[in-house]
Amino acid sequence: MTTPVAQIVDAAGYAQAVEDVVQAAAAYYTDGTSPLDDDAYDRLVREISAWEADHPDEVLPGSPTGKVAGGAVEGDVPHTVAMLSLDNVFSPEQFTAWTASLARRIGHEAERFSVEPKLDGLAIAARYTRGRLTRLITRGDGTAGEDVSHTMGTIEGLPDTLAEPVDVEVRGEVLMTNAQFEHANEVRTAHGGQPFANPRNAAAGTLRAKDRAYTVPMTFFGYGLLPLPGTDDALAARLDDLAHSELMAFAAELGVNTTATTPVPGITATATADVLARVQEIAALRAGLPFGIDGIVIKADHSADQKAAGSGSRAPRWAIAYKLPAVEKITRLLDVEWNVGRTGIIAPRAVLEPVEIDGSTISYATLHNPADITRRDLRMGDQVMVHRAGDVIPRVEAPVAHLRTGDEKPIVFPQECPRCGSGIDTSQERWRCEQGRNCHLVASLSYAAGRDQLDIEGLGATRVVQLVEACLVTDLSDLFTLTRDQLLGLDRMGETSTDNLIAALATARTRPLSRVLCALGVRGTGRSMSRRIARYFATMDNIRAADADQLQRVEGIGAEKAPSIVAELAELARLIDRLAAAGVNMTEPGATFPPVDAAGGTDTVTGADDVADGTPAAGPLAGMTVVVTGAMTGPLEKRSRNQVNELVERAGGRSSSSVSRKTSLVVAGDGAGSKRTKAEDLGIRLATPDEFALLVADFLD
Ligand SMILES: NC(=O)c1ccc[n+]([C@@H]2O[C@H](COP(=O)([O-])OP(=O)(O)OC[C@H]3O[C@@H](n4cnc5c(N)ncnc54)[C@H](O)[C@@H]3O)[C@@H](O)[C@H]2O)c1
Ligand SMILES: [Zn+2]
Repeated sequence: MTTPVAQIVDAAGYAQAVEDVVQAAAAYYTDGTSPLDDDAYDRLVREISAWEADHPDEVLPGSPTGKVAGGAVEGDVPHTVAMLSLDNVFSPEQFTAWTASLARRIGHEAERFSVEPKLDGLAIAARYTRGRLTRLITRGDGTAGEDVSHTMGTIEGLPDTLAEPVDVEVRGEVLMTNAQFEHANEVRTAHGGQPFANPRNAAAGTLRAKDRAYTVPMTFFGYGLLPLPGTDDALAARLDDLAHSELMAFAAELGVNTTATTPVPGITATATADVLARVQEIAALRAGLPFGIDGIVIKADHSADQKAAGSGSRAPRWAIAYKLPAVEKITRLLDVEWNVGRTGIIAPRAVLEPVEIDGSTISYATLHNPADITRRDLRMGDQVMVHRAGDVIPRVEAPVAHLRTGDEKPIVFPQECPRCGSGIDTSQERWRCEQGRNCHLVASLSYAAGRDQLDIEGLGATRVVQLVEACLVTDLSDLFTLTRDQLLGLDRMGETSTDNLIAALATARTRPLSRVLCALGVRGTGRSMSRRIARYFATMDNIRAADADQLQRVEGIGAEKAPSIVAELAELARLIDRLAAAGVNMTEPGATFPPVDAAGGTDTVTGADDVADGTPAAGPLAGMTVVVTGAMTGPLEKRSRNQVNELVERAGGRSSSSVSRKTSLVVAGDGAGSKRTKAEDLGIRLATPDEFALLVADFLD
């Protein structure tokens, strides 16, 4: 989680760590509200163990090490046989070492192993009397657990009646499948409750909650079957003798879910290599399982081997958990982005405080759809449980609601399509832009018609939608072949508007190449970059003929951007041809190629910066870097910042947005602020908008 796990350096730090772990474990096992994710918890426990190993005389009695559930929980219903935890291994080497130590302990190699998934839920003991389910007990501290019989009837796989009227105790894991978890949080938040952070917490909280106004289903898988005091002798002897795999088969016959009935059923294997192969198989299937697993449990299968190995106070010696890397971490939800897909689906995506899960840094996670956000009661700034298994796209499991500070804010849903500005169809769970597959077209046409691109007056978003919906325009070039009759046929399109639009389109046809290029919307070629490219290459043909190396001669285009621009232009080849055929200008006024530098020579790859930039030799601002700031007045009043920058470049200068020692001139209008101060500090020449207008008078259009 985001709070780092402290390194224990002294006795006080050790005592604090013990307290933190015991508190976390108590919360974890009782209602599933630990402030730590498992990884953070396990690291803290390892720190404690390491410190205790170095300071054996200072081990606190309350230490969690060596105890079931960290000693943090207890119960009042005694277990007939202790319900233990498991020791862990993390690698094939550690596993092989464990089998060797087991062999030493029992005097020979274990006869056979059973290999089964380690289900990520809570241990439970289910007592059956004459085949009827009578009592459910949690693991507790291992010697006694808590009665949770109130959940009988809500746990799938744990029938009320067995196929035979026997007295037995079935042990296994209660968990929530992913689907049950989604459902549980939905029901819970609908009842005004806070969502659970993950399926395991949800199972813990649900198992122990009494007197709830609602019930939510859970699932059981058994991994143990033992006699009870009332069991008849023959059956007791038989259960005592059966191998683990045989017990599982018997439990299944009785009608109970077992590890043998999961999608990754337990198997038996003799050779270590076979065991490890199965471990890999199960690990590979993990991401696709309908419930969480956190490892693989390997047990000596034969009862004689188990007896020979015996048990410690915390864990049996005949079984081991091969732990898989944690797939969940707690981190913060920083923002929600709304992305529009190819078909117009508007999908939310979580922006996260970067967190490392299983070796990858995760900064984004899917949020499926808006209803999903509401269902999970997610809020901006929430600590969230993020899940990432294998190559599957990371997902936000749920908020960690008990970590809320009160500063969390509601997540704001978009009111209009974030790409094209049209309305949103919210009738389905997955929101969709009303333009559907046309969304992209509407957005790109609106962009192309914008003030800094082709500046087509009278072609606002509504009109674009109208043209697209009437199928008159299927790409940018269609705009330039629109006829008067076609336009007159549209709603709310009178003679005047039609003539104005036709005239605006005629003007748009004559715009400089830089604007045409910008209108194409190639990634990485915004207004000023388009200008630089157009000035450098002078014609569209030259741009299209350029390879990535040549493109990199334009200032600001690096090795990364260049190939993607080349590729996108190639994709747009047909459109560009059609635009040219429709009479759209494809040259940059005043520019020549190859560009001529200030000294009159032609550009070379190693040319000076201002040459590579494509700055023309001529003009009052030749060789100058100009920053424009503040409000423009006088002859420049009506111009956008971009238009003034264009003017700078037409007049031979280079426009820049920040003042530095390299700046030659700062045009400072009213309210110029910090850029003006900085120019003064650096002793850079200043001009008012009026003075500047005089300087570039020949280039005002
Ligand atoms: N986040 C927290 O604050 C927090 C607190 C306490 C514990 N924990 C987590 O719990 C772990 C330790 O807890 P633990 O001792 O309850 O469990 P464990 O994960 O170490 O393993 C023992 C348990 O595995 C379960 N299990 C699942 N499949 C099984 C199978 N096929 N056969 C036998 N047993 C199977 C049983 O319930 C058994 O009691 C820690 O490593 C930590 O990750 C987290
Ligand atoms: Zn849209």
